Amino acid sequence: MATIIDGRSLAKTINTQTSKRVAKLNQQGIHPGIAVVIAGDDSASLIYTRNKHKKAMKLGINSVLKKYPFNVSQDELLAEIDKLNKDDSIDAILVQQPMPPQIDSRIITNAISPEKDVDGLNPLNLGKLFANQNTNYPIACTPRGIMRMLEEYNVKLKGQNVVIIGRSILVGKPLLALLNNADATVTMAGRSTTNLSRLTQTADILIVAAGVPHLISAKDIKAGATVIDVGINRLSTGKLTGDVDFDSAKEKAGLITPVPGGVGPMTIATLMEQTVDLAQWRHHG
Ligand SMILES: Nc1nc(=O)c2c([nH]1)NC[C@@H]1CN(c3ccc(C(=O)N[C@@H](CCC(=O)O)C(=O)O)cc3)C=[N+]21
Repeated sequence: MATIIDGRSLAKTINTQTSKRVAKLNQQGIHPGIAVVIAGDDSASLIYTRNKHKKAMKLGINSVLKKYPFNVSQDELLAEIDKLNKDDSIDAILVQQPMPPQIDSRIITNAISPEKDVDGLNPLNLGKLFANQNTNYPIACTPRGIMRMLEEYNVKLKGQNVVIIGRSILVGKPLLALLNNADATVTMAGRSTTNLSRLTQTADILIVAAGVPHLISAKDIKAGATVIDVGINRLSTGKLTGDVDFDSAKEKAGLITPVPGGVGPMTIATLMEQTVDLAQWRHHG
């Protein structure tokens, strides 16, 4: 029976620190602000947007939502980003993924000022991450939150076999860099990986960000492994479930994250923390 990683409790600890930092900055006349741009109504994005807005308000962070219809043009989004880049009350800009098909997400992320790029997706920030630079720059919130969980639960990384399922720029790629920088042996798997189960059974740490409900169950896991479930799938019953069959996997894993209550709350907490980081860096360097 695995130890269950309590993402809610760890997120609460981080949020408490964040609200104290906000109060301190307020005394210096600095009021951290985040803008979320969303086009269309992807369900995971809507859950995220709602939770994020509630949390920001609770921590004293100004939060503005810029909602656009699914058929918004790329130029309209670029104009919005330009405005937010120049807006002194905004420290952090996040454009919800996935973007509609008429939008080239690479052009959008290139347009976000690197100093306000709270998702860490601008090539300048991603490049710093891959170069393992030790300066201040934003890192994708879900990967940063996962690293924090691994650290908190004393999961050894050096020399360990890590398998990441999912190659997205928001999760898989930044995680690859973070874990590689931590001297882990990282394998990136995806949709086209042959014999996925054989590979996942070699993982000391298995990170699943595939967007496929219950892709992974006990038979795919090495006994005692750490299993991190990044999936967030809304079933037709309304229930939220991950990419891992938690009930079977928890019997075989050593450490495991639940959905909900695992990676999700950590993503939000890290987003808030990093919004305050950006405000601090922008005003104090
Ligand atoms: N640019 C961008 N950055 C993102 O980080 C990003 C994104 N786009 N698009 C959508 C996905 C999805 N995502 C979630 C984060 C937290 C919860 C979350 O709070 N989950 C709670 C449960 C929520 C509930 O039950 O309503 C939990 O797992 O416990 C959900 C989803 C961030 N994403």
